[in-house]
Amino acid sequence: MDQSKEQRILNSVSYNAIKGDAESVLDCIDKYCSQKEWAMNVGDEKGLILDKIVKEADPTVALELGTYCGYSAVRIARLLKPSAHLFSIEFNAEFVPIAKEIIEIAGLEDKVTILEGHAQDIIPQLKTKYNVDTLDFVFLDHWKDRYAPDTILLEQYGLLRKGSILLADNIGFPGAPDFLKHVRNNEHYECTHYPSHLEYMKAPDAMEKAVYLG
Ligand SMILES: O=C(NCCCCCn1ccc2cnccc21)c1cc(-c2ccc(F)cc2)cc(O)c1O
Ligand SMILES: [Mg+2]
Repeated sequence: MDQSKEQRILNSVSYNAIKGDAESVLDCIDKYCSQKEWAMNVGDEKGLILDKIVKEADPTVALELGTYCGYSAVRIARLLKPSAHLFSIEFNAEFVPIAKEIIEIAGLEDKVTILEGHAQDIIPQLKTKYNVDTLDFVFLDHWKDRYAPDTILLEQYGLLRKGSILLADNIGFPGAPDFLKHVRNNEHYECTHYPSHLEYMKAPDAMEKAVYLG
């Protein structure tokens, strides 16, 4: 059976990255995906925006919607303080073992828990099954038409508190118009727009930060 692109990315990380060195894992994926095969990691340019917002949030409990190969999970988890934890939701069963392996090569397996399924099914379980109180930081990078409804789920299940920071990828392309409609001109959110470019491409993209005001 032919290997998948994601398996080839893992092979490259496994062969080229330095075990336990998160930066080298990120550099290896960025190199592979810019030189060999494009893949939908947040990438190095938007990754710097992600870094900035994670540092600002300094989250104790973080959530990511859309693990994929684990690139942004490594990006986020490498910045977490010792007591902090990242929950990452991935629906595609094929990607879960690949992401787990890449996160382990980065030496971050103790900081990240991958939850397999749809965000809309897992969000309602975060408090009861995963002992989450509230979320300090949420990175949205899954189905673009689910950003808005899943944000509403986070609100309804009391998972956001005054100051919770949401950061959404792909606001420019593929776009998430319903999410922007929900958070902008909404008295419960303070939004900031970050123009950037699509990962590994010249095409424009953007990220949106939305701080929940309670
Ligand atoms: O589609 C994207 N991501 C989502 C992938 C599927 C997520 C499935 N999934 C995971 C967790 C989860 C939980 N609940 C429900 C569903 C869930 C994406 C696409 C592009 C892109 C594609 C083509 C192109 F020409 C240009 C750009 C770029 C990006 O950066 C992206 O992020
Ligand atoms: Mg994305």
